[in-house]
Amino acid sequence: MDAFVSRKKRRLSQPDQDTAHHTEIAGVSGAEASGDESTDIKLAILVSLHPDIAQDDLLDILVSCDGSIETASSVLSQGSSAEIVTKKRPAPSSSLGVQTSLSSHVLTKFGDGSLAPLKESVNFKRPLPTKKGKTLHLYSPEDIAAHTPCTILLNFLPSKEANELLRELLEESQHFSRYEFQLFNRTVQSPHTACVYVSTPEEYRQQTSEYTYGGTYRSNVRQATPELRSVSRKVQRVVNEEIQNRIRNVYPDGKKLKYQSPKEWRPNAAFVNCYDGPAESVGYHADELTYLGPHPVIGSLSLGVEREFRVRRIVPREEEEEQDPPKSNGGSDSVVKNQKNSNSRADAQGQISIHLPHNSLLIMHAEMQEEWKHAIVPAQTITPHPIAGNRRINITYRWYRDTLHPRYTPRCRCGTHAILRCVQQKQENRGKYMWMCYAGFAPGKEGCSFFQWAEFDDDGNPVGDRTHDVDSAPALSNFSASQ
Ligand SMILES: O=C(O)CCC(=O)C(=O)O
Ligand SMILES: [Fe+2]
Repeated sequence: MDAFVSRKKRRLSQPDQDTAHHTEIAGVSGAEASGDESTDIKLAILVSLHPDIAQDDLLDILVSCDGSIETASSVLSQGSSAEIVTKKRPAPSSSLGVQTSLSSHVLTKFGDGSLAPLKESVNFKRPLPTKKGKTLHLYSPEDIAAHTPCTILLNFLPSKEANELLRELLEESQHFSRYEFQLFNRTVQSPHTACVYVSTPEEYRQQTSEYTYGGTYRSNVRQATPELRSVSRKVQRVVNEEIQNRIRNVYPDGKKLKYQSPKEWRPNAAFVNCYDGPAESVGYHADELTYLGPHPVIGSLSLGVEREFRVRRIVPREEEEEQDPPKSNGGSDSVVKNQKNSNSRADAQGQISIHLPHNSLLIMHAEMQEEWKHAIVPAQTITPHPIAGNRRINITYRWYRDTLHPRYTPRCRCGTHAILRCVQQKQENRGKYMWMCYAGFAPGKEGCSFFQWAEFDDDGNPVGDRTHDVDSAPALSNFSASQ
């Protein structure tokens, strides 16, 4: 879990408008706002209601709340309640598109190798079949693989094993806590609870005193439980198969992406999230790259209540302007123009909704974190799960890279660890990586204006790798290896 509702606290000498801290915020359902106002007007209303929050951030919240001002506003004030009903699949609101099969003719190969891929059908970076301001619901694994940077495997574990893992983590969830971040002089809490799991007591020490998250050390770290470890072995095998399928069938020339690691994916940390009831959520964000490095792959297992995972591609400024030239009145007033551009960018290609049922494994592929944002949106309704009740448990298995151990990553002037981000919006720098200070967003800390471009070799290892100069640091151990 990483970043979230965000606000731009400061504009430093940052090369990208999208580099501000993203922080989770409580998401709740409410009555849908009238769909009549344009997003511009809705955004203007939100800006007037929440003048101290940056427009891009307000827009992210508005988009994740399906354009409902009421929901977005209650998310921002962290109040309100949502309904729980027993209903098979919530009918999307009239403004949403539902597509049960976009590509019944597309065959995509999955972990079990049962389907033959059609390379031409899964076209990397082709225009999305979504519309500006709309949400397209995709249900079939083939459509999800073809139109998003993800693949999904349904009924991933034998059902007994999935249920045992769910029970184990529900029990664990009593120890979960909310992540805290600083919003000016207010400390705000994440809208769901979470905990990080590692293999050994030494790793517990490292996770609480060396690795940082959002500019601060973690306080909520636990040792991986037996089910979590044994399932990680299966996740590792299938994720590696899917990475190879993706490379063969989707990426240009059948080659891994530049900066993507060519090595076997070996998870050594798991973030476990608990969403208790329909109001709990996580806002649009991209996961922090600091220890995962460029183009990371993440295996995400869902258990309990089915919830909606939304993704939207980040549209760089110039690309959006080409697709949708500004109207003639957009040029004179820079505030209006910026608002319009930022607004168009966030929903220029609409959102895609992927429904994550109990026991599904979603793989976020290497192109995801740099080019897309994702969210678990507040639900209008949920169907209680026989074991979990109203709760959803999510495990994201991650591979912290040895070469990005905190003892090798830059420190900023204020003494904390800089974080790694990728420029997403500004066309001329898009895809470049940078180290920057994040401490200003951690409660009780002052940040600085530290900024440094980050350089990597083709395999995603820092250039001028300092690992050889330092005593061999104990890296985090792979879950499977430590069993
Ligand atoms: O709950 C999920 O499926 C997503 C969680 C997430 O985005 C994260 O942990 O970074
Ligand atoms: Fe995430």
